[in-house]
Amino acid sequence: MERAVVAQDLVKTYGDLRAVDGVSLEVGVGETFGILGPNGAGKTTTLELLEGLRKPDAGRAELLGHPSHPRDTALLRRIGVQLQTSAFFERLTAREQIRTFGALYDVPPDRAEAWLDRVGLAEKASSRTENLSGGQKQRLAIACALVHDPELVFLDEPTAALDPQARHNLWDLLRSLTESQRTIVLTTHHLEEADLLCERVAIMDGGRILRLGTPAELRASLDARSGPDARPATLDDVFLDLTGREYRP
Ligand SMILES: Nc1ncnc2c1ncn2[C@@H]1O[C@H](COP(=O)(O)OP(=O)(O)OP(=O)(O)O)[C@@H](O)[C@H]1O
Repeated sequence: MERAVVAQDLVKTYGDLRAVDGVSLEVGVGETFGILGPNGAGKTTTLELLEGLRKPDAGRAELLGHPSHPRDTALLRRIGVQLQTSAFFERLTAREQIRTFGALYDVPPDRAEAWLDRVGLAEKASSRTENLSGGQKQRLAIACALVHDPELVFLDEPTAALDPQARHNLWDLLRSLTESQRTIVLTTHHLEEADLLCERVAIMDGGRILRLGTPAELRASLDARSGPDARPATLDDVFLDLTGREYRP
C-alpha cells in the first residue's frame, strides 16, 4: 500500500489530560479513512496533529512522505484542511471567499468559483458569509479545503450541520474525489456515513485507538462473539460495545 499518512505513537497532553495517547495509523493513497469516537475521545486533536496544525509532545506524523510538523509550504499545496467556519475572511461574500482561498494556491477565479456550484451554493455567491446558515457555511468551508484539488484532504465532522440532501450530495462529491485517487481522512459521529464512505475506520476513546479495520471486519468480530441467533451487528453496535453507553462530558 502506497501511504499518504503515517503516524507513529502520537501523544498530546493538556495539563494532566492525555488527549491523544499513543496513536499510530497509516492511510493508503486513494483511501477514505474515518476516525470515530465519543465526545472528547481525541479525534480532532489527532486530526490536528496529523495535519501539522499542532505539535505533538511525542511521536511523529508524515504526510505524502514529508514530516507534517513543522509545516512545509510545498506540502501545504498538496493537502486540504477543512477549517472552522469562524476562520473565514471577514465581511466577504461566498464568491469572494472561495476566490480568495483559490488565489492562495494560484487557482484561477472562475475555477475557484465553480466549487460553489459543486457544494450547492451557486445561488448564495453574493451573500456575505456571516449571513449564510450553519450548513451553508460548512459547505463553503469544505469547498475552500478542496479548491486547489489537493491530493490529501482532512475533514473534521464534514456533515455535522448538513441536512440529508446536502449530506448525500457531499458523500457523492467525496466518492468522486477518491475515484481520482484523492485520499480523505475524516472524523464523524455518523456511523452510517463511516460505513458508507470509509474503507477503514479507527474507533478512539480516551486518546487511544481501540479498534482499527474495515467496517465489515469490525462488525464481523462482534457477530462472532454474539452467537448465531443475534441480529447482524451494525457499526453502531460495535461502537457502543467498545465505548459504552455513558454520556461523556
Ligand atoms: N486546547 C485545549 N486545551 C485543553 N484541553 C483540550 C484542548 N483541546 C482539546 N482538549 C481536550 O482534549 C480532549 C480531546 O478533545 P478533542 O477535541 O480532540 O475530542 P473529540 O474526539 O474531537 O471530541 P468531539 O466529538 O466532542 O468533537 C477533550 O477532553 C478536550 O476537552
